[in-house]
Formats: sequence, structure tokens, C-alpha cells
Amino acid sequence: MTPAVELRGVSVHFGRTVALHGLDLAVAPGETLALLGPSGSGKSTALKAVAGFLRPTSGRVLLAGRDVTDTPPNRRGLGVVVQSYALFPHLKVADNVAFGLRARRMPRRAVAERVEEVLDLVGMAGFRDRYPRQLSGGQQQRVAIARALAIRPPVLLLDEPLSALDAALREEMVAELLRLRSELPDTAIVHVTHDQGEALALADRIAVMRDARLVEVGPTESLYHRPAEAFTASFLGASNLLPVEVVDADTVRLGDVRLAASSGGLPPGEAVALGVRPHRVGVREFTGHGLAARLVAVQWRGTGFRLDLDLELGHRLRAEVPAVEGLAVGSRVEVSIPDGCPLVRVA
Ligand SMILES: Nc1ncnc2c1ncn2[C@@H]1O[C@H](COP(=O)(O)OP(=O)(O)OP(=O)(O)O)[C@@H](O)[C@H]1O
Repeated sequence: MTPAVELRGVSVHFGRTVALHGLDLAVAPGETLALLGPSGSGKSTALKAVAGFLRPTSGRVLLAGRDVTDTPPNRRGLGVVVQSYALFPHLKVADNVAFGLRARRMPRRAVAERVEEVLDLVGMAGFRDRYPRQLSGGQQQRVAIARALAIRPPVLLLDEPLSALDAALREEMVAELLRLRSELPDTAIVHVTHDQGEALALADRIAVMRDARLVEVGPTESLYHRPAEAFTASFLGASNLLPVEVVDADTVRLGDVRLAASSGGLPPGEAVALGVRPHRVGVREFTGHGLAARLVAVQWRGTGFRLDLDLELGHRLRAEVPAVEGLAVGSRVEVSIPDGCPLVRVA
């Protein structure tokens, strides 16, 4: 199938700053792809290259197989929603949403119908005569999404659309975006975010970015459970990274302690890291077995406790456990690491 969006070797330089380095990425019709990465990793730059807000220094951008690298943004037919709602303050909700349709010289009746349809889609049908200042942040963002969808774009670009909202509203909007996605089964969505929860909840695939480069891309669940790169493991799920060496097909060595983990074909002797999620680390009083550690800090986090542990083998480990009975800060404890944690490449 022809991808809805394709970036081929897209690089963007600002003077001597490389904002994006040779990005290759394709998004299928109907697919939601999250571009996930820390601040400054090049996510917005990639999105702007697709939208046409900036021209790549090299590489090509294709939409539905058509090369649009030299096409201005308003001729790309995309829906774009950015972080700040960017509604026209002097226009009512309905006129904001109608703006792009009128620019396309759509007949009045059809404009009115389409405006109702998309306002309905985002749950804002009752607000058509309000001005943006009379709406909450979440409502304004819904209107911005309705405006982007009014032209029925085959591709919707979202650049941190929820980051200006408070935590409760963000949760609500994630649910809203999920619902919207199911109502737009053919629309490709590219969603830029630095929030892994948002990416996990919304994306079919996640592309992890770091320092202007694509680190890894894959289906959301497999990237979460079986990341190939250490950076993905730590960014997506806050894994501990323990330096280990492959012993055989299903054993690794941490110092002189052996742990069960699938080598995935890596040769014996290979130095890699074991990605261990904090909630999978077991901690109990020392009995003389397993990995010995010193409990250095305990923080109550409401749903449980976050523990910092210094393994006697010489590594810091974070654990999240439901209870800490019998575990005192400064005491010697025993740490267990479950079988089957992923092995990841260390950059
Ligand atoms: N117009 C510009 N001029 C110069 N440098 C820029 C410009 N826009 C972006 N950059 C630089 O390019 C790099 C990538 O920026 P980009 O905005 O794509 O990152 P990001 O991953 O979207 O970050 P954030 O989550 O903070 O928005 C950064 O180092 C940034 O400082």
C-alpha cells in the first residue's frame, strides 16, 4: 500500500545545527504514528518538514506517493494542530472551523454542514457561537482539532496538542483522541509528543527520536516489551539498564551472577544491557540468596514505594514495590530480577 506520508532521507540544518539527520519513515493510511523523544530531538522539525513549514536541507517528503517537497503548506491538504491552540481570537468557533473551507471556496450550505459535522465529532456542537476566549483550554484544543479535520485531510499532524493542558484534562483528551481515531479509520495521524504515556495510549507504532536521529521504530507493544536499543528501554518505560554479557542462547552474566534472558541470537561474550522495569524488580530481606544490595532510599509514591538500591556488584537499581515491611534504609536486601527481561544494545 502506498504510504500516506513518507520521509526519505530528510535532513534539516539550521546553520551548523543539525535538527534532523537523514530521517526515513513511512506512515500508512489509517495508522497513528507517535514521534516520541526528549526536547530538542527533532520531532517538531520532522513534523514541520511534512507540513511544509520548513524545507528539508536534503531528502524528499511524499504524500500518498506524490513528492511534495517543493509544495507550499496550503497545497498539501493536511490537517495540523499545534501546541498553542492558535485559533483566531476575533472569530467565533464556527467561523474558526469554517476558515479553511471558505478559503477553498466551498458553497455556504456545505460549509455549514461540514462545520456541524466536525464540531459534533469533537463534542463541541453546542459551542459554535462562542469566541475562543470563552472556552477552556481543552475546549479550544477540540475546536483546533475540528478546524484541522474540516477539510477531511488524509493526514492529521499533531504537535504536542495536549501539552498546554493540565494533567486531568490531558487524560480526558487522550480518551477523546482515541475515540476520534476510531471514527476516522482512514486518516493517518502523526503525533509528536515527549510523553510516553500519550504515545503508548494512542499510537499503533512509535518512532523514538534522539539527537536529530531516529533511534528505533516499531509497533507500540513490541517496542515497549522488546526494545532493541537501550535508549528506547529507558525512555519508554524507565527501565534500569544493567550491563551484562551474553553467556549462551538464554543466559546472561551480571558480574558472576547468571540471569535468564533470551540472547536473541547475540553471540556469547557480547556486552549488552538488560532492560529491567522498576516494577518488575523484587526486593526482600537478605536471606543469603540472589543479588545482594544496599537499600539507599525509599520514597512513598501513593500507589507504592520507589526504592533506590546499590547492588553489591556495583550498579544502582530502581525498584517500585507495593510495600516495604521489614526493609529499612541502609539495610542489606536481596534483589530478584525476573526471567525474560529484554537485552538491549548500548550506544
Ligand atoms: N528555527 C530554528 N533555528 C535554529 N535551530 C532550530 C530551529 N528550530 C529547531 N532548532 C533546533 O533543532 C533541534 C531540534 O528541534 P525540534 O524543535 O525539532 O525538537 P523537538 O524534539 O520537537 O523538541 P521539543 O519537544 O522541545 O519541541 C534543536 O536543537 C533546536 O534547538
